[in-house]
Amino acid sequence: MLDQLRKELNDLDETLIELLEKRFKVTEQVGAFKQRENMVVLQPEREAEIIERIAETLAESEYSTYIIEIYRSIFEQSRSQQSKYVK
Ligand SMILES: C=C(O[C@@H]1C=C(C(=O)O)C=C[C@H]1O)C(=O)O
Repeated sequence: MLDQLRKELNDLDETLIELLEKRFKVTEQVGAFKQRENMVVLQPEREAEIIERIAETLAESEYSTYIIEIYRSIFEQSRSQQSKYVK
């Protein structure tokens, strides 16, 4: 039982990792764009817009608080990644 559930989690983690890698590839390009255009990394309105969309999508979900927290952490990491390009 536990083995089966953990196998399921391992498979899901593989999918999540693939998607996160794709997302970081895109945020890296956003960082390069910001450098060219002299833009700052942090865009609070954009982050608020994403959180709002997620909250709407997950309105009925008991997991929305967890997922929103995960997104806040993703934003933090993608800002840190973009700081390599933009000062
Ligand atoms: C990716 C961007 O840079 C930052 C990171 C964001 C993200 O990870 O989605 C959103 C807004 C910015 O604070 C962006 O400006 O779109």
